Amino acid sequence: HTAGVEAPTATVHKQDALPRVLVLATGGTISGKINTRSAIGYDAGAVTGQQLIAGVPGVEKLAQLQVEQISNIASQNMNSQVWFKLAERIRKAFANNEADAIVITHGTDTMEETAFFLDNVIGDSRPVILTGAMRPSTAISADGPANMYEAVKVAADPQARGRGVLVVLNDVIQSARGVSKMHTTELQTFHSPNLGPSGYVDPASVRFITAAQPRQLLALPADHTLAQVQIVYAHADMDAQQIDDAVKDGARGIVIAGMGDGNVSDTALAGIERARKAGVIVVRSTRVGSGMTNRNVEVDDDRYGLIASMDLNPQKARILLQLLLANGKTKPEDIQLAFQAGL
Ligand SMILES: NC(=O)CC[C@H](N)C(=O)O
Repeated sequence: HTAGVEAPTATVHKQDALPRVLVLATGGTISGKINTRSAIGYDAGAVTGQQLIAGVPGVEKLAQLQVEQISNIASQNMNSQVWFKLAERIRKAFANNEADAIVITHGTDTMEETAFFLDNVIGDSRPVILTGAMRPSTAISADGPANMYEAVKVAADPQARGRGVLVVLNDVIQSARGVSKMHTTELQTFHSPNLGPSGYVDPASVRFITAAQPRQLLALPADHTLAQVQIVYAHADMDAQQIDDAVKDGARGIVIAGMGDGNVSDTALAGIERARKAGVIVVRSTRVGSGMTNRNVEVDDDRYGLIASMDLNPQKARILLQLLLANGKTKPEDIQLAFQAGL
């Protein structure tokens, strides 16, 4: 030891210098258990968030973790009540400076919907990352631990700030607006067909390849309810039955999962015209899975007062319309502008 020279690394790796990551567990395959690779008949949501963290060696070197169980459900049962619970918990954690970032574990089926909902209502620049798994925790080559590790790594990285809600799985970072589950079983199920990936996690780095996208911040409805918005899936031989039924049911909005560039049959278009006359907001999206749904191409949106979903798939268009209605937006022109605000 040389007098007067301090070891330069002495304070660098102090435990309390690590970012504080709050893990909110909701369930899904990442919490699932079964003994076979096929994962047939497994129970999504059998493992708690706390057990999940225990199975990720080295994660404690990335961040100081605190785990809370918000729900323990397969994400086909995800619903707006859990969304409100998540949103309120995240807002409180940031407002009280309890955490520097949030990681949410979630089933993959509706991960894009939860991510997109939160992206529209959380205005903080601190990272919010969703992750999950395609194989249950007890399967051979379970992907959950690696995904959890990478999610925490991105959450703890200052580059992730100001980018809204992100989804991290299988080495890829994707935006809440762009990401969609596109394969029933593959590990690389998540893609962003219209916006592309935001970045990658590799053993050496967290690497963003895009600039942060613009975002709009919408208010959470105080009564924690969202308007009824139904999705109608278009197909050859399409009639107007489901559209008329949605109007009769009291839907305030209908999202069409249209053919091609958001098209419907002439019969269904007549149903859409009736829906508009009844004051129902109609958004045209597409069942195709990729590509923009553009205004006034084969359907005269101006004439009928329709909204084109642009890059948003039907399930995300539904959430955005629900949030816009909750924020008092009812004019098609205003709703159209809000659909384009995140592009
Ligand atoms: N891979 C998964 O997470 C699918 C399991 C379940 N359907 C869910 O979404 O929670």
